[in-house]
Formats: sequence, C-alpha cells, structure tokens
Amino acid sequence: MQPLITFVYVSIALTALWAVAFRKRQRYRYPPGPKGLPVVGNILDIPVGYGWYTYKDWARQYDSDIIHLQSLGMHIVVVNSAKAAKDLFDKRHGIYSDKELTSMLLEVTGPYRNWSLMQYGDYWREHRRLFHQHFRPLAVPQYHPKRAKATPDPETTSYRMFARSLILDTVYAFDVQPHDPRLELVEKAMRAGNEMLEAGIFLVDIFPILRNVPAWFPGAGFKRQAAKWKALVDAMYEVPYSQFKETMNEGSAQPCLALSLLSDADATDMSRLDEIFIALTGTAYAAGSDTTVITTVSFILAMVLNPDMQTFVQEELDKVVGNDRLPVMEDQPSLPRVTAVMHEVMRRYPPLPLATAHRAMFDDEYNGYHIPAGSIVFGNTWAILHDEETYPDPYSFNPKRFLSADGTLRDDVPLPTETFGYGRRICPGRYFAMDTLFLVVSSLLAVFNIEKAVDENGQVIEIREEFTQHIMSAPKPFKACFKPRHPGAESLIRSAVLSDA
Ligand code: HEM
Repeated sequence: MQPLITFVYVSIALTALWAVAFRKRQRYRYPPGPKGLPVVGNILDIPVGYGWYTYKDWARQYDSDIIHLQSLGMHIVVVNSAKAAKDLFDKRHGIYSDKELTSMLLEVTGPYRNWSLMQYGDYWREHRRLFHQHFRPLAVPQYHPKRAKATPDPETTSYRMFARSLILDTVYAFDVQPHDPRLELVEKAMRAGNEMLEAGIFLVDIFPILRNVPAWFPGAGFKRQAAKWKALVDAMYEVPYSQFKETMNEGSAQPCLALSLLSDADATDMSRLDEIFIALTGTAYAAGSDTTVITTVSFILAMVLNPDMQTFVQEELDKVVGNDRLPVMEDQPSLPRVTAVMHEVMRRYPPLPLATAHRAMFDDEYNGYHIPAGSIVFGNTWAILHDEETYPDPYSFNPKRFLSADGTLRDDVPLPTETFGYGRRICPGRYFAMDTLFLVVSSLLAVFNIEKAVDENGQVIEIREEFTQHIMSAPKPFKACFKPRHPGAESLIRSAVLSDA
C-alpha cells in the first residue's frame, strides 16, 4: 500500500510542478535549450559528465551564448561566451554573486564552514575582505620562502602531498612530513568532499524537505553518509586550528596566515572571530590544494605530450638562470616563455571547467531572454577558453599564442582568467596559485626533461590526453619519467627542500 500512496503523492506533486512550469514557459521567453519532456522537463538532458562539451555544442546548435534547462522547478543557465560572462557576472554582480548550496552540501559542511559556498551578503564580504588582505598581490610575496622550500622532488614527493603541505605551511606554519596525521586528516576529508561531488545529485537536493527525515528512516541513507563525511570535514577545519592556537599560546607560533589573523583580532569578539578564522584557514586548503595539484599534473602531461615546447622553455631557462641554482620569483619578468606555458596550461586544462555554480538572486533579462530568480548559473570556462575566434586552433597546446615575435608577452590575447571563475566570486587565491605554478614549472623544467616512461621491456608507454568527467576535472593517471638534465640537477631540488627545513 505504502508504495502506491507514495506514487500518487509524487505524481500529484510532479503534475502540479509541470502545470506551474508550463504556465510560466508560456509567459516567459527563456534562453534556448533542449526541449525536454512534459512534467520532468530536461531531467534526462542534463549531462552526467563532461557537461562542458555538451553545453558548448548546444550553444553552437542553438546559436546562443546562453543555454537554458529546466527540471522539476529548477532552472539552469549556462554562459558560454566571454562577453556574456562579463555582462552577467561582472556588470550585473548584484544579481549573479550568490552561490548555490545544495541540500547535501548544507548537510555536510553547514552554511558557513566552506565560505566559497556562502550566500552573497555582509557575512561573506567579511570573509572575503579578511582573506584578500592576506592573499592580495602585495601580500603574496610573504609566502615565497615557504614555496621555495617546497619545490617538489618528483622522486620522493607526490604532488598531492606537496600541495597539501605547502598550504598547511602557509596557513599554519606546520612543517609537515609525509604521514603527518594532519596531512592524512586533510587528505581523508578532501577525499570525502570529492566523493560527494562525484556522487552527483542526491534525492535530497531535488526534494530538500527530505532533510527533515530522521537518519534511521528508510531511504535516509544520505543522512548517514552525510554524517560520516561531516565528521571528517569538521575535523579538517577544527583540528589544525586548535593545534595552532595551542602553539600560539605556548609562544612558539611561526609567521603564517593563522598568526596574522589571530594577532590582529579583537579579543572581545573572539568567539565570533574563531568561527570566521576556522572557515578562512580551512577553506584555503579545501579550495586551494586540489586545484593546484590538478594544474601541476596537467602541466606535466602537457610537457610529456609536447617535447618541443619543453625545449623552447628550457632554452630560455638555461640562458637566464643557468644550471647552478633554481629559478626564483624575481626571475619571472625575464622568463616570458615560462609565463606563457602557465597561461596555456590554465587555458587548455581548466581544473574546474564549469567553475562553480552561482545563483541568480533576482529575475533578469539578457538578450531578450528571461533568467528567473533562483536559477543556477554556470560559466562554461572550458567553452570560453576554447573559443576559436579568441584562441585560434584552440585544441593545440601552444604557449606561443601568448608571445609576440620579439619573444615578449602579448597584451592583445586575453589571459585565461576565467579558469579562476567569475565576477565578485573570482578566486581570491589566484595570485598565490600563479606564483606557486611559476616556481613549480620553472624549477621542474630547469632541472628535468619530462618524458614518456618506458616499461620493463624498454617499450615506451604511450599516454592519452584523458580527463575525469566531474566538476573537478583532472588528468587520468599516466606515467612520466623525470630525467635530470645535467649532473647535480637533482641535488638542486633536494637542497632547496632541505635548506629551510
Ligand atoms: C590553480 C589553482 C586554482 C584554481 C584553478 C582555482 C579556481 C577557483 C574557482 C573556479 C573558484 C570559483 C569562482 C566562482 O565561483 O566563480 C575559486 C574560488 C575560490 N578559491 Fe580558488 N583556485 C585555485 C587556487 C586557489 C588557492 C591556492 C586558494 C587559497 C589560497 C584558493 C581559494 C579560493 C577561495 C577561498 C574561493 C572562494 C571565493 C568566494 O567564494 O568568494 N584557490 N577558485
């Protein structure tokens, strides 16, 4: 009997939703998109993976910069051109700066911990202002010594551990070694976050009312799963912060983000500020470590597949830096080829090809199309950065597109800033990320030739340019070989790792 009653209720609810959606569709002219089915709309059209390719195809098919899908009362708008992205996210930031926080994310992170998902408003502004103070272009050089010490040694360090340790060092001045429990804690929590993202949409995201059912209720498995993930995510935010405060109370804290935040804090407002600082410090590694790892691995993939580009950059490095030291940040103005490679990696392989979901706070009208309040709005970064007009031959990896004939950086080719997102929510860690990338790219290329690996029979292992399909899109595992370019090359990297330890 129970399934029959459920069926009747669900049918009535769906029919009512469809009737409302149908009436509105008559009244409003939404941006074009696949037609969809009666009642459930585009539920079967929404791409499960690699959505950025599908949305780019639809933009061409419907000859529109913006695409619209609708399902069960939810509107999705995808922005596929740089112009439309600027018009909406930048010029109309008062409408498009909110974030979409699904019910499952709310269950796992709460509304405040991961402030990159926080609603647009004064509380978000307070986080953003404090974060910006410590990661703005003028503040970022204070972290250079930490990064120089953290140049990755491909023989001994995994890039994931490298990025996590670098950020833990920047945020808390923790000098973590492999197998440090804090590193493992961050690793587990990040894995839980990625599992959640890869699981896609949960039933509770479509019917938020399910959040109210108790965890023991049949069908409430998402609650039990959420509770497990939440315990890990809470620990990732809270444990390193409270350990840092102990170090600070003992008087042995070293310069880092947490020390700056706490030293400037108003002691009378500490319980409120503690919550903000936990969010700021935890979100720095939640938002900053996987993105940095993916970009580094994409760079390695690009180098293995494009040996001519590798040689092109190494010629410059040999001339400017030589082979008795590693590059430093001060070398960057003299190394335009390194900078061009970084831009091309960010353009060709954005780690978040659809950035993250923004939410329209009010009704809007664009190019004669209606965008309703509450729409989930994605910038299709991948489509924008593979636009044939802006970046001719967009599927080739060609750093030279950013260089002029005399070898300097061109200023008439747009930089791939969309890799860092849009409008008021653009990544505030981007200056830090670009400096890190500069040191990784320049040091690895100064010291190693990065080549295809060979198997035990001496056969070259061929690799394919394949990426994972979810919101964070990373190269699928591949093998590469790092060959030292000159005697003593490896010891340069190892001495950099040890010199400041
Ligand atoms: C290659 C590296 C990185 C990439 C590609 C990247 C990309 C992004 C993107 C696409 C967003 C969402 C923007 C939007 O919603 O429109 C974002 C937000 C954010 N990123 Fe990054 N990021 C990187 C590194 C970092 C680092 C190193 C940090 C911290 C030190 C960081 C901290 C943040 C924060 C806090 C937000 C949320 C901002 C807000 O909601 O106002 N990111 N990032």
